[in-house]
This record gives sequence, C-alpha cells and structure tokens, in this order.
Amino acid sequence: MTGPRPVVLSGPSGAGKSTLLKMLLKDYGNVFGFSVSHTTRQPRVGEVNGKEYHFVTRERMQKEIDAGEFIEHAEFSGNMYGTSKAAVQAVQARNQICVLDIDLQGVKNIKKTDLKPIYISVQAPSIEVLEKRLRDRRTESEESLQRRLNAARVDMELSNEPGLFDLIIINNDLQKAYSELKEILAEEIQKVQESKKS
Ligand SMILES: Nc1ncnc2c1ncn2[C@@H]1O[C@H](COP(=O)(O)OP(=O)(O)OP(=O)(O)O)[C@@H](O)[C@H]1O
Ligand SMILES: Nc1nc2c(ncn2[C@@H]2O[C@H](COP(=O)(O)O)[C@@H](O)[C@H]2O)c(=O)[nH]1
Repeated sequence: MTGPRPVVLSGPSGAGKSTLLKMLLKDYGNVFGFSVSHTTRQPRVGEVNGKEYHFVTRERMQKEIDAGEFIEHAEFSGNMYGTSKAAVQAVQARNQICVLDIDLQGVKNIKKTDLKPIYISVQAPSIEVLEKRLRDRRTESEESLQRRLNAARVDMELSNEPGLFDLIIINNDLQKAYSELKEILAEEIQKVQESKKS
C-alpha cells in the first residue's frame, strides 16, 4: 500500500476518538481521509451509510471477508467491524493520510500487515468518566453500554503494553488532547501539505 503514513486511532468506546477525528477533518479536510469501515451494527440516528460506516448484514460481511477483501476484522460488543482494502486504498489514492478508527483487536491484526501506521490510543481519564460520556451520548442500550464498559476495562489494561502504541492520549481536556494529537501528526501533515503544493 502506498501514500502517506496512515494513522490508527484506538481506545475504548466513548473515549473521544470520533470527536478528535472530526476536529482533524474540520481543520485539515484535504490532508486526512477517513477509512470507512464495515459494520453489522444498526446505524445510529444521523449516521449515513457510506459515511460513518458501510452498514451491512453479517452474511454479506462474512462473504467479503472470506473473499479476502478485508485488511482486518473483529467482533466488538456483539457486532462485526472491519476495514476493507478498498476503504484504505480510496483514501490513499487521494494522497491523504488514512485514519482508521479501530478497536484493540484491530490494532493487533493491523500490526501483522505492511500498513505501518502511527498507532495512537485515546483513553478517558477513568472508567467512571467513560461511563458518563457513553450514557450522556445516548446511543447505547443498557446491554450495549455494559458490554462496551467491559471491553473498555480490557482496553485500558492492555493498551499500556510497551511498544503497542506510539502515543497514548488521556482525553480529559479536549483542546489539550487535540493539541497532543496534532503534535504527533505534525510531520506527516506538513509532508502532505507540501506534496499538494507541488
Ligand atoms: N474531552 C472530553 N470531555 C468531555 N466530553 C467529551 C470529551 N471528548 C469527547 N467527549 C464526548 O464523549 C462522547 C464520546 O465521544 P466519541 O463519540 O468521540 O467517542 P468514541 O471514542 O469515538 O466512541 P466510539 O468508539 O463508540 O465511536 C461524545 O458525546 C463526546 O462529545
Ligand atoms: N477492529 C475494528 N474495530 C472497529 C472498526 N470500526 C470501528 N471499530 C471500533 O468499534 C468500536 C465501536 O464502534 P461504534 O461506532 O459502534 O461505537 C470502536 O472501538 C471502534 O474503534 C473496524 O473497522 N475494525
């Protein structure tokens, strides 16, 4: 795979990955491109097929996985999620930094590929804060919320493994977290901006 170095944003559901990503896309729209994953979960209010996700059935997704169309895939909170080769290629064809928002299983699987992204984990300051953010977001049923909190406990523990992430951002103050994100990406951003000038 070619183009600028991709970026992986991982971390527990509710830690603030999409919030930080939206800020990046707003400030550097032409520099970054989102890798639109596939999922079997139901769309949330306001989510558009092909924008936040490709919303598909389990049967279709399994068929495409079996056909070798995915770089990685995982089961998370009762649903399938995965990054297709086409999703990453579409961003790289535009000479943009491809951003993957994926869970920890995805990170481990991407490590086995030749994608070589910058790995960033976004964490909430505590499980209590995370729970409040997820509840306030009002997107999950109680069952889904509990599943996500269980996955978050695992994520918070395993993400500290030395060498797994290039940076762990504790997203307490949003502006501070965003500054840290921009700082680690500054060199790649500059490279893409320069290449788009010439
Ligand atoms: N620093 C912050 N302080 C307070 N609230 C925040 C902060 N960052 C994000 N939030 C809020 O927390 C909620 C969860 O954030 P967000 O949806 O970005 O998380 P996520 O990591 O993308 O979750 P998921 O993996 O489920 O998509 C949102 O309602 C968001 O507005
Ligand atoms: N391994 C992968 N994980 C993914 C992918 N797309 C999203 N995700 C992760 O799933 C959870 C839940 O997302 P939500 O949108 O239902 O809240 C979150 O941690 C995402 O990072 C993917 O393609 N592969």
